[in-house]
Amino acid sequence: MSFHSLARFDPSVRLALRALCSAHAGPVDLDLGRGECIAIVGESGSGKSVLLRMIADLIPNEGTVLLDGAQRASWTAPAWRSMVVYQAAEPAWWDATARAHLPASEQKRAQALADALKLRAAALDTDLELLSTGERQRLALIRSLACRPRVLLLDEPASALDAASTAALEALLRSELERGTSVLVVTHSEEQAERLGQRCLRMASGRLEVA
Ligand SMILES: Nc1ncnc2c1ncn2[C@@H]1O[C@H](COP(=O)(O)OP(=O)(O)OP(=O)(O)O)[C@@H](O)[C@H]1O
Repeated sequence: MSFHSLARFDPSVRLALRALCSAHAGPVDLDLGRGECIAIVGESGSGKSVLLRMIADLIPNEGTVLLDGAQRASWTAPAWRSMVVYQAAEPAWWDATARAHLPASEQKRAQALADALKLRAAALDTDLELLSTGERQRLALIRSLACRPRVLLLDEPASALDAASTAALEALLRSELERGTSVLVVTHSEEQAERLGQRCLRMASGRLEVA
């Protein structure tokens, strides 16, 4: 039986990677379960961000990526990136406020998420250039969740947050995991990796190993 059919017939696997590689990382084989969080740690420059960007298909890559048993190629790139959402370590913005990035259907929920993340009431409507790095980081998570993704690929989502904001963000991620969302989170904090990850893997020279 091939890797492809193994993944297809295991309904607990949300995202399956087989021999995924690019010029700067891989090959990587990985199964991420439904509602599972895998934390990825590793030295700077080891290939953690490259891995997330390969999965999101933002850089040239080879190998197999399956979502709920279906090949990534079955979706258009925009459809793929709304189901498998990549949140960069330094997220890009193209409108003045975070709210302007959100569809009308998600506006009410966004306010509730902002409250859960301990953002001040006006944060969604404030010019992004006037917000702190930590405020923008939490707003980026709200934008990511507005896609209602099946998989979240988070690159250092709490790097600019204080302890209380980090705890709020982790609590929100836990509730997303309970709803069945799957999460791959890159972090430089071994403590955060232990708190969030059901499994913790280490990236070393572009290869994943058990941490
Ligand atoms: N487009 C590119 N051209 C050349 N080198 C690249 C490119 N993209 C990534 N690399 C290299 O691949 C390696 C892995 O980069 P990556 O950003 O994945 O590291 P990282 O583990 O996320 O590091 P950090 O923890 O510092 O964010 C680095 O040496 C980087 O310079």
